[in-house]
Amino acid sequence: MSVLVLGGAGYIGSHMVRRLLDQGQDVVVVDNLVKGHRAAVAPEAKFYQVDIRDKKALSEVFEKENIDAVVHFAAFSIVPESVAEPLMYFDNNTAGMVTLLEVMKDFNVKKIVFSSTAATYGNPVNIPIKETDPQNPINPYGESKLMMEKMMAWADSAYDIKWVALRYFNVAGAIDDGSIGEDHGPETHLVPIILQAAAGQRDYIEMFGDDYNTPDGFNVRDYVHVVDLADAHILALDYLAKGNKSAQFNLGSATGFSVKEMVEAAREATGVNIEAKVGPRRPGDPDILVADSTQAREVLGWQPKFDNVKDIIKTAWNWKEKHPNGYDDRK
Ligand SMILES: NC(=O)c1ccc[n+]([C@@H]2O[C@H](COP(=O)([O-])OP(=O)(O)OC[C@H]3O[C@@H](n4cnc5c(N)ncnc54)[C@H](O)[C@@H]3O)[C@@H](O)[C@H]2O)c1
Ligand SMILES: O=c1ccn([C@@H]2O[C@H](COP(=O)(O)OP(=O)(O)O[C@H]3O[C@H](CO)[C@@H](O)[C@H](O)[C@H]3O)[C@@H](O)[C@H]2O)c(=O)[nH]1
Repeated sequence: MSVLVLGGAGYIGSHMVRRLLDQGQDVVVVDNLVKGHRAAVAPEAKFYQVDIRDKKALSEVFEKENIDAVVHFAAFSIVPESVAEPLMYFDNNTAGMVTLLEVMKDFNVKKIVFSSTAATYGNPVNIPIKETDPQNPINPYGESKLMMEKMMAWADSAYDIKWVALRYFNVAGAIDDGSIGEDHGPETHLVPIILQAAAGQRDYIEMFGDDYNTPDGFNVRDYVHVVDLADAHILALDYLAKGNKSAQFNLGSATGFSVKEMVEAAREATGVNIEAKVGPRRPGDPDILVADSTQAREVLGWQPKFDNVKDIIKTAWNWKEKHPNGYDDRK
């Protein structure tokens, strides 16, 4: 039996593929390579270049492979892009989930672990955020993911498809050998952008807004290491394999860092005096997102190994130093 990783050529998915292979699992990857990189997929995994909205092509993968469970990373995930192009997000993310659940139903595959997000909470009512807190997204990306969570819940009622939604906070870092890492095109994520400045590929990092309702005025986020995150997916698959009920878990560290603090941590991690300037706010950004991950720790037994952002940034810097131009260096 194989685990099917949708979006396995992307940043987080490629780390998940490596962790599954480490565990001795058979792995099948589906990715349309619109954002991902073929070179990010470990050669031991089977690869299909397929769009999950293509029902015929996706069904062929399920026909050929003996799929036991699905891990679903395949989505668009850039907050400001979703504000500008909401329908693109509802098409790729939300409509993509309709096709996927239909095919799972057709092939009697009953387990799915899903990449959800802190963006489903919108501007949170409590910090740290608990899974039971209200979900009122303030951007189309978060809305598309909340709709996907709800679709899985109804598919559970009707077809007994069991799911775990993992609501990630901000994912960063890279595998310790630096062989794969974060390379989004275009890059919009804070840590790789700060490291582009550290590597001399941009003159400075622009910090978006210094007038947020936070202690230093800069946006606060909760950063979680990508390998710790992948480990939570392994635990979620075990949880479903044991016949447990569908559930959702926050994945973060319970500690928030402002954009300014992240720049300072990156200066320490890299030894480079990275230049930073204050710019205007970016649309769709909540003030603070920090997770209460008690449920993931208690129910799944999740024990993240990284507990400070400097160490997380060091692993991202290791990847950056080895691959200054990301996967372009691997073609
Ligand atoms: N990076 C973060 O901080 C973060 C935080 C919360 C949630 N997430 C979620 O985690 C998942 C992975 O994020 P990432 O940073 O690795 O993104 P990514 O863009 O690197 O990976 C997504 C992968 O999915 C593929 N894909 C997208 N649409 C597809 C489709 N219709 N059919 C087939 N393949 C498709 C892309 O080509 C890409 O390889 C996303 O669902 C995202 O919403 C990410
Ligand atoms: O050049 C930059 C880039 C980002 N930021 C700020 O850095 C923080 C983090 O931004 P970014 O790395 O783009 O992540 P988010 O927009 O917080 O979104 C990430 O984290 C969310 C969960 O919190 C996920 O849902 C998304 O998929 C993922 O992209 C935000 O406050 C941004 O305003 C800057 O100040 N300058």
